[in-house]
Amino acid sequence: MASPTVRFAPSPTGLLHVGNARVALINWLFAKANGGRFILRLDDTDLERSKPEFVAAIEEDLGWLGLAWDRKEFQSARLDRYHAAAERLKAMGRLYPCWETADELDYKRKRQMARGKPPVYDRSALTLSPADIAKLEAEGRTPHWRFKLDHEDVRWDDLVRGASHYHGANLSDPVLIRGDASFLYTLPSVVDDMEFGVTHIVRGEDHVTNSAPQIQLFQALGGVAPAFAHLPLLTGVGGEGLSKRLGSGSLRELRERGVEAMALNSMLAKLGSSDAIEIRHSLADLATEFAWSKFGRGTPKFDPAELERLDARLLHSAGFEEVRDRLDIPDADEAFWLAIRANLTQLSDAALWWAICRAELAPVIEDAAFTETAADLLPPEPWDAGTWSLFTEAVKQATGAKGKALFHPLRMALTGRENGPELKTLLPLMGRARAMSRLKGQSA
Ligand SMILES: Nc1ncnc2c1ncn2[C@@H]1O[C@H](COP(=O)(O)OP(=O)(O)OP(=O)(O)O)[C@@H](O)[C@H]1O
Repeated sequence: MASPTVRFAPSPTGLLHVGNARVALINWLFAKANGGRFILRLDDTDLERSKPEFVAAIEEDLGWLGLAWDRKEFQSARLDRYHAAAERLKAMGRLYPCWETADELDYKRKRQMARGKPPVYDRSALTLSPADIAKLEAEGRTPHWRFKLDHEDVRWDDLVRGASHYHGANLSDPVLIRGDASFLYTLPSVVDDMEFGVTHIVRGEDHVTNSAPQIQLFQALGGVAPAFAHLPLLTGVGGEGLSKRLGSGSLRELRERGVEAMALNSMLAKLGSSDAIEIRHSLADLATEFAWSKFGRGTPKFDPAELERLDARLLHSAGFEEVRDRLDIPDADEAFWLAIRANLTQLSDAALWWAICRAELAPVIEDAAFTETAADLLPPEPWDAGTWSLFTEAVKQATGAKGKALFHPLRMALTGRENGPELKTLLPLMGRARAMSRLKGQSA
């Protein structure tokens, strides 16, 4: 395949949620699996609801997921392009003014439905005489503008939904420009896709009904429509919808909770596909497994409990290099990481185990005589994974303690905690001097 160009096009009107992230990720994986380019396009033509802080949040969230973009564009900076395209359409007779109010349109729709007819716009604006128009203008009305669809079958082979088609006659001519002269989504999106050389439009199926009008717009403007892939929308476990405006399942919240980005990526890349959801440690691994044929039309559900399980699995199998830069423990080494990773629920918990292995800790002494005796039995260094069993065997011989009576007071004195990584791995990390002090009841 020639290398594709795709775009992820959120409106900066709220925080990205996991559904948005799935679309962004699938665009990215498809592009990278085929040597292509990923464009971030901010659909910020709604000046009232678009906010710079949401632009920053979108960039931060995509950065967190590792979805680097090759190009970034703001629609608000391209209004002249959309106006130029609108003028061309007007000149061709494909964009026409309409004066109906929202109430009038609503009334028309209800009447059509009452008569068992589909609520398709009747194009009555096209029958207005110049005198009618002058009268409407004199009333102070400003027109909205509709794209005149060709009444023919529009077909495309959707990469997810398969052969798809809409007949132009069954659709209302879409409004491209509102009465206040602002652009709706449809035209700017087509103008940008043409100018940026987008080859594949990969988006949620909430946009599927935009496709037929957009295909006709590409053609009217002298372009060729890209390929389409419409992914089913992700819902919550109970089937509830997600919305940027509601802030549901926001990426920011997951990030702040300490979720690992690759756990989320591993889940979102495979949800709703025929592949099992398993941990992958890099986006490159996910990209090699990417294929459109794996995606189905069923509604994928986002289960936070599943993400939690994946997150733990990811941490427990992560290599040191994968986490080193994010551990925030400058002296941490591989031995430390391998010793503690199985005990983490979040990466930030590593700091606690670092303190236990290498920083000062107040021991918890349950039986001072017992632990003091044990201190004197610590073998000489160098220590390795065999030291713990040599040591505990010696304590057992000297005191007669075994089982919980042997291990519990030693663990409490050495780590100050009931549970944790195996002491055979922790003990060499602590070192003899620290272990000795703690067994003797001194902070060390
Ligand atoms: N629940 C969802 N699952 C999968 N994709 C989604 C979901 N919601 C939106 N998308 C997709 O995310 C991309 C960005 O869309 P957009 O910015 O319109 O987000 P949105 O969540 O629909 O926003 P809003 O809640 O503001 O309408 C689009 O491709 C859209 O189809």
